[in-house]
Amino acid sequence: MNGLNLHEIDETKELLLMGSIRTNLNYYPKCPNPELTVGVGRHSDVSTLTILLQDEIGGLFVRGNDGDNWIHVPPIKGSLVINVGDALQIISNGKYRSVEHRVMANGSKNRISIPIFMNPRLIDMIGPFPELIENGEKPIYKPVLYSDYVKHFFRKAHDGKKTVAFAEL
Ligand SMILES: O=C(O)CCC(=O)C(=O)O
Ligand SMILES: [Fe+2]
Repeated sequence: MNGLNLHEIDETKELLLMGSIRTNLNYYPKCPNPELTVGVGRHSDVSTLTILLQDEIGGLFVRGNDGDNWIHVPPIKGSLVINVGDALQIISNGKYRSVEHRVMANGSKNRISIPIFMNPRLIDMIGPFPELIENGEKPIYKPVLYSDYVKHFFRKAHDGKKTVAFAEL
């Protein structure tokens, strides 16, 4: 994390990066008309990092950097998908950007995925790391209580990357 002016990850930072870990088990039943349904709507995760194991069916798409294109993330046997989440975007003051993604249902096969979300703890305040601000950088996010951030995310339907605006200055 040298790009963040960080030379060591002490216990406080470790707790912010991965003080709370949650695993989900996602099951997407096959759907005869996948174009008429939503597997998971477009969103970014509230985590710092998400480590995702997906089976061989496919259907996960990430949003390309240049706007409107959706890129399929093909399942590769024995590999994991690592996604940057909103909490890392906030604490890195925008240097790491959370990835917008969505899942499309499959017309003929059931799908399973297992994401492991690494998160700050609900009691943590998250904001740009002090080292970045000491370095003269202008903060673009304000400190927010992580539980408030998560509540804000779950209060509404998935809406792309809009949640992160909750922490903008
Ligand atoms: O099923 C997937 O590949 C991704 C699921 C997901 O985006 C999530 O659980 O946040
Ligand atoms: Fe996700």
